[in-house]
Amino acid sequence: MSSTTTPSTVTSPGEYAAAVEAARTAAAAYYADGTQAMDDDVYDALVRAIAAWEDAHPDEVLPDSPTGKVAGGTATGDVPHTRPMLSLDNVFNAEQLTAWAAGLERRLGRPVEAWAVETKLDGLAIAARYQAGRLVQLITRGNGTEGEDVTAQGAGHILGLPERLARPETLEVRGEVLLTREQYEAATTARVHAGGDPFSNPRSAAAGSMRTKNRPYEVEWTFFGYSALPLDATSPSLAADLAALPHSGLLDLLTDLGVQTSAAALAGAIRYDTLDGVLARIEEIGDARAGLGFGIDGIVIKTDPALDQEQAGFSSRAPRWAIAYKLPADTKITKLLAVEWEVGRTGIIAPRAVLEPVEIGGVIVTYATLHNAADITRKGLLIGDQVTVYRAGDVIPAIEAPLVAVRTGAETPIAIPEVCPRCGSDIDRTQERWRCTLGRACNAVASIDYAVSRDALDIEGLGHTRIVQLVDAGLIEDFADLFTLTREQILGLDRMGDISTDNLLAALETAKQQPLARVLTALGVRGTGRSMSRRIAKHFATMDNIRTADTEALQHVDGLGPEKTPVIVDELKDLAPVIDKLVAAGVNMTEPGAVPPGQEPAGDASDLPLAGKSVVVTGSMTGPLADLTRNEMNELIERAGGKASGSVSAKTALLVAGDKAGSKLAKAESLGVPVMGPDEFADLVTAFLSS
Ligand SMILES: NC(=O)c1ccc[n+]([C@@H]2O[C@H](COP(=O)([O-])OP(=O)(O)OC[C@H]3O[C@@H](n4cnc5c(N)ncnc54)[C@H](O)[C@@H]3O)[C@@H](O)[C@H]2O)c1
Ligand SMILES: [Zn+2]
Repeated sequence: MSSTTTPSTVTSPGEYAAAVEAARTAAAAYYADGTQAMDDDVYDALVRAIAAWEDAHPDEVLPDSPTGKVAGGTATGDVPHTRPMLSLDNVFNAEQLTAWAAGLERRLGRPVEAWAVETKLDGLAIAARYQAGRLVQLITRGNGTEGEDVTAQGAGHILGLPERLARPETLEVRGEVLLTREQYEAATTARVHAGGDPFSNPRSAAAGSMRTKNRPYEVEWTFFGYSALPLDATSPSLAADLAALPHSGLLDLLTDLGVQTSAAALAGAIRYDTLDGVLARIEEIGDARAGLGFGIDGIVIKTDPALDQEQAGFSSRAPRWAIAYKLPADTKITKLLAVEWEVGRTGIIAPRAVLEPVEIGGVIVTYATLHNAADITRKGLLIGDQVTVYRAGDVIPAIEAPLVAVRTGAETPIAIPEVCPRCGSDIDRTQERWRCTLGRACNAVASIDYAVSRDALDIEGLGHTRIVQLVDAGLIEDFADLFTLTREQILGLDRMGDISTDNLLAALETAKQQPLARVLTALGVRGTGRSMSRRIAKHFATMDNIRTADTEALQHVDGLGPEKTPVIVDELKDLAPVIDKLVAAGVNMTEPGAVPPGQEPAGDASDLPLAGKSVVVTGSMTGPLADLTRNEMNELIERAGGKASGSVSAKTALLVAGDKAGSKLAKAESLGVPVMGPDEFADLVTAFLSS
């Protein structure tokens, strides 16, 4: 069901009827049985095309048309709602939001005094009725007027929606029920274990499992409330509060009653006095999206005062006092073409999915991670499957699930290797992530490539082909062997003259002086990267201290917890022969300026120009900083006493903004974070420029 099979324009009555039929089928799958088979973007384009045709041909609108209906007119129910449960209208950018806000203020005849900003949670809307503090009924949105009773499936299994309130109140709480990524994994595993098909994504899993009676597997959901209404027996004082409280106050009231609200979905304020504040918060939510642990498909902006809401009222489909600011979809549907097995530089054997190229969040995705063989089995994937692919922020795209409902029968099983696909050795299957029993030696070239790269030992003139030559000639087995190469050995290589040999020997001499952090990076210890290597080196000051540190001692390093430290200790044992060779060759094993744990620092670190400051770099650097990689910029910041960070927050002390700085600059400005250009920053840290 790629976009090529669905028209985005409708030019004839026949195409119109076909589009209505296609949208109805998709919406029915989406809302009714949780087997989504069409991308949201594709569905939205289809509905826009239908609406455009209807605007031009108002007399030809089919009764089945999804336009203007809650749930596209496909969902039903038999429990009448106290008040309709509606949809939300959409905007897609700041201009549209500003225009919408202006329209609302015109309608009200006064400025909106405050806005409430929440995440648009991607689950299903639920009405939860409480009588005297007890949860008595759960109802889906259905067609907006009548919903379905799902009390038996849901009550007692939804985190954040208690069976008993903190006070014996009678009221209806409304909000979104969703599955966090963790809950989704658990639900899918449980369903597959019970003989069912995997759910295609968290949203459809939340809806599908809520509507399934007598499931052979358990599901746990999460609830975030965003509205509350009186019922017949509601006490007069609570009814008065519900009518008069601003939206933000209503959330506080729900929190007091023990209900989790949209305010708990993301740290930060709900209420904003100006539209600029709203826009900055939208940025912030967009940045935080990938780390939330559950899906959001936008941001909901509402007028905060109750009176505004009352006066603005509703259209037949949506409230006029709220709008959804849509974010680009982070999940798309495409085809799984093949699975490749790759051996990484540490010997890890990882499957990688080859996809029919698909655009997600402005990036064309052609590969996705499939963590390990167990992941493939758990998901029940087949080659040729239509699959949902999830990509958020900088996260590596991952396959979520196959769309079992649209299989054609032509799909084929994925071959799982019996031996290491690179060298034919046995596979160590004791861990979830399989490893070649040769370990690093299986792909020595890859680990040496990494060790000499710019952000590790930075050995100039030692490219990939040269490394392959050296390994093939049996001259080196790991990067430590580089430091004991003789002039004759190097000269003996194909296309290696006197000058390049001397240059390489000089580059190797220089590399011996690299700080410990870079030596540690070069070792490629599993569970650490460049910035973690810097932190470890800084904390322990010498390689000896690192090698004698136990898991306990390692946990004193910021960001190292009990899961990672045993791996690091094991890795350092594994790497002992390489480290010994490095030491013997005279490679530096200390971190300049660092003081071992338990010793008093010699100088005063608070004299450093960036002492204690969190600094973020964005855009491209110019002037004296033009040649520095982002990693080298971070090293510079740390040498000058600062803390390098990747994202702007209220805690950021300084943003270094170069050319083409984008959202980070906008955010820093909205938060009042000081901003500096590359030249000014270079002046500030000039004493630390050469490492
Ligand atoms: N892929 C498909 O086949 C398919 C089919 C039908 C619909 N859809 C998708 O569904 C969407 C439209 O459906 P809709 O009407 O269910 O939802 P909507 O996008 O119109 O939004 C309304 C819903 O948002 C939810 N919501 C989440 N957070 C909220 C908050 N903080 N405050 C208030 N409400 C909040 C509520 O459940 C509410 O019912 C479209 O984006 C469309 O792409 C997809
Ligand atoms: Zn191997």
